[in-house]
Amino acid sequence: MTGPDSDERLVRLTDVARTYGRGPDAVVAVHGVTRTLGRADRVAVTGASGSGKSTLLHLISGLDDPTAGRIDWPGLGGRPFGRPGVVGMVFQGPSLIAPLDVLGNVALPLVLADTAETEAVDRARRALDAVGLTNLATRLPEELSGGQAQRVAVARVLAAEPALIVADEPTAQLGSAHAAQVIDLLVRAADDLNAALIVATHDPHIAERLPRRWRMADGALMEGEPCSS
Ligand SMILES: Nc1ncnc2c1ncn2[C@@H]1O[C@H](COP(=O)(O)OP(=O)(O)OP(=O)(O)O)[C@@H](O)[C@H]1O
Repeated sequence: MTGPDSDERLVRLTDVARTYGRGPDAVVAVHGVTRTLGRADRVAVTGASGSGKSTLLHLISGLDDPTAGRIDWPGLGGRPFGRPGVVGMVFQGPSLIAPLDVLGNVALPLVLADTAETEAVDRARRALDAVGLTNLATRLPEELSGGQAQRVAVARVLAAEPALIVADEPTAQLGSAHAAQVIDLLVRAADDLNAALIVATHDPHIAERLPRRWRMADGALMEGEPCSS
């Protein structure tokens, strides 16, 4: 295989905690997390509402800082957030830019990263093709279904070719068939890019589509099966 070593450690968390607020009102959202995420990992993070899944993903992507412990990104050349060619993020809700058509949305991170326009458009078209949405390239976001919009968000990640894909409840607003399709596209994107993938989800059926599962419970992280709550 060419390209980076699939065993490469991308993210290393050492006794990480994140507490919101201070004093009696402090909320310990995440604590005692020591874990690495490698390029070959495709991980579902499950757990009840409020168990710390989003906080953990924000820490891993460098969007937030731990209040204790340490996070390193040995395979990513430092903090990834804000570097679309390093981390690609997919969120639960609408994340597309309303006045831009689908192709413009997929190309945007590349254009912002100073990729030549012809190359950005070329990569955006290939990414749309990979998620089966070539025919929607000139549509506006408001003209898309929820499932189509999430597939465009996956195409946007694909076009930027990150080493780490972080998806926070990407299927929460979708029916089961569209949810499965979006997760399968994320896994395929990770495989095609040789990127690590971490997905927070409430849904055990979605978690089962990923080979590895981490479970959050009251801010602690354990390896394990998805809980059904
Ligand atoms: N900005 C914040 N300020 C204060 N508390 C917060 C903040 N963000 C999250 N929390 C609290 O931290 C804990 C973990 O929240 P987090 O959003 O990480 O959980 P989650 O598992 O992703 O939940 P959900 O599945 O409902 O999205 C919760 O108790 C939450 O109320």
